[in-house]
Amino acid sequence: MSTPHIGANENDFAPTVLMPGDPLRAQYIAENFLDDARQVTGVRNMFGFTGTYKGKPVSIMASGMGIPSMSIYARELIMSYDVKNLIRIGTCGGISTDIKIRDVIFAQGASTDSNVNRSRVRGYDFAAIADYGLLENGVKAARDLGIDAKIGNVFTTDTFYQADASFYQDLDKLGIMAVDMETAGLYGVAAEYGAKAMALFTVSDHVITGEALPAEDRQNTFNEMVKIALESI
Ligand SMILES: O=P(O)(O)O[C@H]1O[C@H](CO)[C@@H](O)[C@H]1O
Ligand SMILES: O=c1cc[nH]c(=O)[nH]1
Repeated sequence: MSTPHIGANENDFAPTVLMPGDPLRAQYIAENFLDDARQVTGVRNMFGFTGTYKGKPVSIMASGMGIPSMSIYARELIMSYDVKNLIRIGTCGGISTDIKIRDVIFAQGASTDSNVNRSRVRGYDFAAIADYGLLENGVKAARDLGIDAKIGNVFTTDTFYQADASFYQDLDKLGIMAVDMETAGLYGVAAEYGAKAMALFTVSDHVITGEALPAEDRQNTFNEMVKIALESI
């Protein structure tokens, strides 16, 4: 059995899949956090792995960048591999002045400049929100690990390089904490196909101040978020 974009066999995926954007991060997590990890797909080098964490089965599957890529993988995981819980573990750009590099953010909701969710509700707005149970478990795991995570609205954009950076000031005024490129699409797909989804991020840069995480700090900071996600399962 396979789909156009996933070459795994039936039952190769665990009910919970963690989804970083980057396939090499998926491999890194499988190699460094899971027991008995095995690669289950590698179509287009979009790697997926399944193993266990503290005895519980879990999969890691990359999403690629942007809503279209995430939506393809999320839909195929839900509809063809019976995945129930999709947890995005990504990087994001901080917007709010309260948000600092290295912070961990939970996307309670995701606004977007994409039309995908409106197209799901005949042109009206759709509130793209995290599954409350996954969010609660994630926040609890962060607190248990002593990590002061922020929780709120993020903005999922189709445009990494905004032509007019003052747009971020408008988002800041609306209390939007950070920008990414997949979450609103993931929440829409999960709602459409009856799965649960939640996203958390490490702040890798700040789109207003221009501050960025030094390359040597990236892996350690990313590890905190992975630990939160795995402990929350
Ligand atoms: O680190 P990932 O999960 O890829 O997330 C962020 O990084 C990419 C842009 O550099 C986009 O995919 C954005 O959402
Ligand atoms: O989507 C993203 C992720 C990190 N930083 C950004 O500016 N945008």
